[in-house]
Amino acid sequence: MSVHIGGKPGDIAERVLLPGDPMRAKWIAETFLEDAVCYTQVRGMLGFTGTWQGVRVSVQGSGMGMPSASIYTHELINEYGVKSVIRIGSCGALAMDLNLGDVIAAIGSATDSNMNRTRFDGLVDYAPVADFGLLRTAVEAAEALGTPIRVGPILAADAFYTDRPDLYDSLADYGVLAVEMESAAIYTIAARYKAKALTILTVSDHIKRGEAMDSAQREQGFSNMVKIGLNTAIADA
Ligand SMILES: O=P(O)(O)O[C@H]1O[C@H](CO)[C@@H](O)[C@H]1O
Ligand SMILES: O=c1cc[nH]c(=O)[nH]1
Repeated sequence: MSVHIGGKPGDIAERVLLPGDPMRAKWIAETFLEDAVCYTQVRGMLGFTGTWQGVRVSVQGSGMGMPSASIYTHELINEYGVKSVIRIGSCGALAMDLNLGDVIAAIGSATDSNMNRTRFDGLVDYAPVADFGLLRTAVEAAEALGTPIRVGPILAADAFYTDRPDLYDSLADYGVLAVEMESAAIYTIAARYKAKALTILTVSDHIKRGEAMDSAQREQGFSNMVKIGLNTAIADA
């Protein structure tokens, strides 16, 4: 057991899908994995291990925001030997040509979080990026499934409800596709501890158009993204 995960050594696969929502983790385990077993319920942040096409895969809730995601990413890699983490999350689109339900792969993640400023004493603006091999595999997996996938940069924000929508406009001018709340921390921690990371997102909101999915769709409406994530996770098995 680690402090925040109840699994024993060996309970967690080397390949982990990381949704923010623990109930999405449960839905994925019950819907897609064979022989899924729940290895943790600590703090209600559910984690399951099963198989996808015969390969062991885990799916672990990581919570909302970078402090929470950092804890799970750190413990998965350092205490359970996890080699690759694929975040599968919801996001708010900034790009006008994105629509609800579209799938994005985040090549890099700008952030307003202070965590990396602290890491580098404010002397370097570290650029958290996806693992190129996972990114390429995800694009190929999406193409094979016939699901369009948009690759580009995103924003990992500390706040869901922003007081600075003007910053979102500026970021959109620089090609930032969407905003979510975990990717920069996951990419940074994976890089630090020599694991691979990728973030795949489904557009659940359009920030500029004021469109939004309901909570049930956010929990159980992301099948296309989940299949891309699972196929990417097992591609090198
Ligand atoms: O749907 P998940 O994976 O939780 O991701 C997004 O949704 C939450 C906010 O509603 C934040 O965690 C954000 O990153
Ligand atoms: O962080 C997030 C996630 C989904 N939708 C948003 O608008 N923001």
